[in-house]
Amino acid sequence: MTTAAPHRLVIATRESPLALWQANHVRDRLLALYPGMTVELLGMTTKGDQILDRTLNKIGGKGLFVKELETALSEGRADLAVHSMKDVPMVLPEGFAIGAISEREDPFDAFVSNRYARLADLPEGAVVGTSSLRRESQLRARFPHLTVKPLRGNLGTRLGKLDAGEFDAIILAAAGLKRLGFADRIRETLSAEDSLPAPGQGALGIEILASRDDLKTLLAPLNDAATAACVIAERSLSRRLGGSCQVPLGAFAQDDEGFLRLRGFVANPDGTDIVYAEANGSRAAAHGLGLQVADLLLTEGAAEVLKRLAENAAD
Ligand SMILES: NCc1[nH]cc(CCC(=O)O)c1CC(=O)O
Repeated sequence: MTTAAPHRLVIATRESPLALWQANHVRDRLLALYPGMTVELLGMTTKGDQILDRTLNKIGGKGLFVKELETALSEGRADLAVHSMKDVPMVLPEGFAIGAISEREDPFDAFVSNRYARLADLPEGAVVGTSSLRRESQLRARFPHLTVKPLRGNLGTRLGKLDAGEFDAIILAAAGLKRLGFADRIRETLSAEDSLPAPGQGALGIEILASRDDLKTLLAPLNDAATAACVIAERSLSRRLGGSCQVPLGAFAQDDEGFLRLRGFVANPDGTDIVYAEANGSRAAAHGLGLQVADLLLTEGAAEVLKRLAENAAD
């Protein structure tokens, strides 16, 4: 069955400033490609946005930010949902698909501080804000003299808490800061060695109903082949290891003219038993590359780390 391209599209989006920026960005790109089209935003508040008092990791994780948007898709109230790929669960519910992954913004973590120019400059006992187990475990492994404290809320809230003096420094995704015009707050971009990024960090994904062949065709020009291959490799690694917010895990691929280098790590939240692995492969073999690096991690110690994390979670 061939379906004509729709003249009007609705994008479901969360209402945080970053989510709105991302949805508007996709709308602008669609309008540039299809000038006659009408593209509207449907703003929604998700459970993940409402619950700010407990650590997200314990109450259901990433899925809380996308579920309401998926409901809007299945009920026909929206055609597309724009997500940070970092927030998309490793396994999509039946009937949903990622229609396109657009070109990646800066994928690295950023060091933000009003007092210190570099992460390595922080003195003994300095307080660093982050609620990401991935960032925390790497900080504790490399800089055990620092104190890590939880930090939640949207980007503006987090910067506000830093400016109010609650922290000596905070770690945020560079992509979010750049998109919202806060690039000047970045004191240091952390290298992959200092803070290996999360699977999908910096990449936008457009989710659709898997049945919407019309949308797949329409979105194809927004897909960036290099970014998509990197994100596929990163997510396949994470999925193999049961990746969720409860596991301190990083996965980061870089594409050099069709050739991927994928690095991954797993650790305990306190930074002990940190295991790194990496491998190279072609863009076309991205999925298998993710499995390969996951298996290297498992044989080099990640299996024990994950087993212990699962036992502690069950307590
Ligand atoms: N965890 C929330 C989240 N999801 C996506 C981004 C930033 C944008 C991106 O990575 O694409 C952020 C903020 C952060 O981690 O600092």
